[in-house]
Amino acid sequence: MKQTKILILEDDTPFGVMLRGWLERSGYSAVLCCRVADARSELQGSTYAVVLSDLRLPDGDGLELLQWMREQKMDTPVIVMSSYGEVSTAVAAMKFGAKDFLEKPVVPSLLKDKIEAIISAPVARDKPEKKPHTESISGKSIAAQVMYDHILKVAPTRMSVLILGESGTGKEYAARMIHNNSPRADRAFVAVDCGSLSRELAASELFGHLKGAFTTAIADKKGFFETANSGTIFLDEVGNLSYEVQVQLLRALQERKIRPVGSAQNIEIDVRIVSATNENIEEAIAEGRFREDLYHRLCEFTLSVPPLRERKGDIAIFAAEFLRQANRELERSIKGFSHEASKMLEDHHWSGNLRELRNVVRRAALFATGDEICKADLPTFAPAPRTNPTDDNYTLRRENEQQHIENALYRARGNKTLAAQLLKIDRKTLYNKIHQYGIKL
Ligand SMILES: Nc1ncnc2c1ncn2[C@@H]1O[C@H](COP(=O)(O)OP(=O)(O)OP(=O)(O)O)[C@@H](O)[C@H]1O
Repeated sequence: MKQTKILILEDDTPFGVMLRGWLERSGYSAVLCCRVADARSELQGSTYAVVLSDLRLPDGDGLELLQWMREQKMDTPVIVMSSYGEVSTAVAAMKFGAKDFLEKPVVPSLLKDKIEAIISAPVARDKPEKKPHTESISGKSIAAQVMYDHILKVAPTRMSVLILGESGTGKEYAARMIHNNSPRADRAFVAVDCGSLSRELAASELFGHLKGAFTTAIADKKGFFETANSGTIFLDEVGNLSYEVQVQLLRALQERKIRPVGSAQNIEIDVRIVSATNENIEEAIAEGRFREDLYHRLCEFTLSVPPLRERKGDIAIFAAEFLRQANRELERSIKGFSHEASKMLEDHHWSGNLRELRNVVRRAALFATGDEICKADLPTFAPAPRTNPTDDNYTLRRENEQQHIENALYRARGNKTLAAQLLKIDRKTLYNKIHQYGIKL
């Protein structure tokens, strides 16, 4: 009989190990993760019947995991384990979709009852495997249209795509869109946060390992590449990979083979690579932090995701969608935004992009007392950062500016809209600067 698989997210290792041992002795199969990032990877790679999650973790909290699972359309039930005094947070967790909560110290018999109640509940447990989420909306601005056009052109090919854009602009959404519009749409989409891979374990996370390959390798483990085989792997924050892992990744891409740590056998892989970064990779190459040969493998096609302030026409569309989501999650029924509030949203600089907008709308939806969000429900926004001509770096930036513009135009193959996006300036400014420096097109 297939064992019920349980994922434990707990950073108190002795307690986590004890819990895992107890679950295994009770006939379940259990995997222990100590960080939210590891739990996300596990949930993307395997199907679990139940997640047992602590609330406070070193890299986030249980609520973030719940929110992420919801965004991914994962309906795996979660039992939150909370200490005395955290009960109010546990209640918040229930609002965020947790199935149940259990106070620590955990009483094994009670835990077993809760797990059994969840497993035997007549919910759709035999549904097909989780699908990549598709609850994505599209902007109507010109910058967004250019991006969608590029996505639809590159999606059906095998080309590797490097997505550039500031944090929170929706790079992961763009990556999923590429996957969903590709012939691999019904295969796995595996998102890897390269920034959270530890230097020691990155190779084993990406390529897998055999039992005994190193002290903590207590069982064989599939890596992300094998999990993504015949689908798409999304390497987020790829600029954060250590130099050693860059070498291994390059080899895997060149040979289309991976070798799990501790194995003498290569495994053939067929994986579409989509990667993303919000750092200036060209600068990283110039400083010797990123391999140029790997960069060229990763960016057969460059896709630029514009910052929200350069797609002002989309602010109202996304704000309305985030309000719809917040109403559903928080069980509210706020109808919209007052004229003044809409204007404030439109004028803000949005350095945190769509993520910041979503958080602002959600918070406002929680606090709003009327049936629409008004100015008082919104935070006091800081003024937009200004370029300071007295700043020492300013002159240097000006000197480099012409070269940056020429590089961007070259990378955008002469497409000025795209070049302007890469430079994070608007098109009109780009035209002025092309004229000012006498750049030949
Ligand atoms: N097309 C979309 N439809 C709906 N929501 C979106 C869309 N794009 C982005 N979002 C929202 O914006 C948030 C940030 O998106 P995403 O995680 O894709 O950004 P990112 O650029 O990958 O961020 P980071 O650089 O920090 O990894 C998401 O959690 C989601 O709420």
